[in-house]
Amino acid sequence: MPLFLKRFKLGSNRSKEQDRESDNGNSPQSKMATTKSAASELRALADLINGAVAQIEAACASRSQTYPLADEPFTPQSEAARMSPDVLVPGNIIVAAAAQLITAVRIPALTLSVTASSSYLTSSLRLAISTHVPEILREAGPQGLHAKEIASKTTVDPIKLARALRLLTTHHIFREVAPDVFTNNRVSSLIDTGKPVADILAHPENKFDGTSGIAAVLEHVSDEGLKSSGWLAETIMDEKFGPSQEPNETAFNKAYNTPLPVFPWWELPENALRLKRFGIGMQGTQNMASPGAILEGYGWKDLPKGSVVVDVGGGVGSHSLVLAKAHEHLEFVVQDRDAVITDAVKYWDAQFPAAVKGNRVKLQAHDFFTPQPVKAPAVFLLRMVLHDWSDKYASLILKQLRGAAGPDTQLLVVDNTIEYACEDTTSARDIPGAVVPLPPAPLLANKGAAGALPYFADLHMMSLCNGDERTVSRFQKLLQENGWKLTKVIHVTGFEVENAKLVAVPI
Ligand SMILES: C[S@@+](CC[C@H](N)C(=O)[O-])C[C@H]1O[C@@H](n2cnc3c(N)ncnc32)[C@H](O)[C@@H]1O
Repeated sequence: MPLFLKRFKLGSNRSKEQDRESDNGNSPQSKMATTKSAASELRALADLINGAVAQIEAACASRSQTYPLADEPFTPQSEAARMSPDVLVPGNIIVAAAAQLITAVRIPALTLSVTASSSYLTSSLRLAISTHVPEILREAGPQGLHAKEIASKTTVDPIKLARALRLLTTHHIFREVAPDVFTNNRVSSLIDTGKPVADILAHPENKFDGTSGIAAVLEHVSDEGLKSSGWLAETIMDEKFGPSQEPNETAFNKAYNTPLPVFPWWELPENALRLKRFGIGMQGTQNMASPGAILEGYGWKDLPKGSVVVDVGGGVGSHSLVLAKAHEHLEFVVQDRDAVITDAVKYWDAQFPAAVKGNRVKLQAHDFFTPQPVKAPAVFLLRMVLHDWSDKYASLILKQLRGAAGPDTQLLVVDNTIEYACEDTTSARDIPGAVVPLPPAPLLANKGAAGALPYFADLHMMSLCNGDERTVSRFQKLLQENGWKLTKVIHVTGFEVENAKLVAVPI
């Protein structure tokens, strides 16, 4: 196996030193780094890309699989070839190296101009989702549809819509197959809810019901996220809001001119559709990761029969649903705010009513800043909860859980973990799984563009709720300060939208 794949090997517990030592300076990558004048950065990046393409070809050929084509609509079956680690990992190398190569060759002024303008990509995506373009194009078929006809369904201006679609098309989202005639490609088809356009137009409020949630989460990010991000600089430079840890002193509060934190704001009657969209969107985060990600890496099957898993801030319980279906020996309590639990009741009624009727799954309104009512369960699950909160509030949540934990309770935090963009010698190196193998030189230590999503999420959390994506060291410190000892970090696959699992036990 070439060194660049060894270094990026999934699940490897090798330290950075081990990687560097076994290299002994003899690998092509080391030579590349030490003889920079002889082999340029451009050549090094191009070589990484070529090597990774060869790996993907070999992996697909070994299984007689066809790599998914960019112009074909997305289906889980046709995506299968990309989903195995021996294809995902070299794919990540290509993404990181290609992005770095583009920046290396592009005129810097252009890199900066494109960066400054990229919010228009976000707003164009929002427009396409909210005017149901992917669904309209699906029904039009592969020959595509003229912008006039696309726009007529939602009575928006066709020329303006076409201009937004062309920006997306220029970034490989949708295709323009003839002047002003657009069709879906693989990427755009993923935001198709699959529903008949007539149904969506008749009941737009139900558009995301029963869907994968991917369009819902993307519409949330390109709506509340985009507007909040527009106020980020003013917020950080604000004397009061800048250093604040409060959930109602954020860019979101400036953008929407509200004193409410985002979660109660969503519960205002006028925001009912936003609340519903966010709830379904959280299922979308699950569907954007590898299938069944919550099942992987943690020993669910080893928990004794009747063990109780408390899904704290569990939303409607979409992850407990996956777990409950896969592990019949476990029981679940899904806790969230009142309004969310009302939606959770409908969700379970549609998805798995027997589990609730049989009392294997309980849906419980509970504020996680107040004493935890379930004592000494096997597991407290906190998925994508701590990242919504600053350290001050994350500590309060962790203290409540610690107060209710028994000696054998495990805390499972499922969240993004972020890395520095340079080599990190300060991280929690003693914790199994904490050290992530370095990618090959000259890629950034944190995988650059291939691992960018958590860094976007970090700014999204900061903008909306003063939340925070954390490094493993910061998690370790936060847990330690609140009565929990971090024992293990589980990174499951090479899938870049995957969260890490952090296992902690009471101190
Ligand atoms: C980012 S979502 C994560 C949902 C779920 N764990 C998942 O991964 O899909 C955060 C959840 O925390 C809930 N939440 C916010 N404040 C809460 C509170 N004070 N008590 C309980 N849940 C709360 C929200 O309603 C939301 O469902």
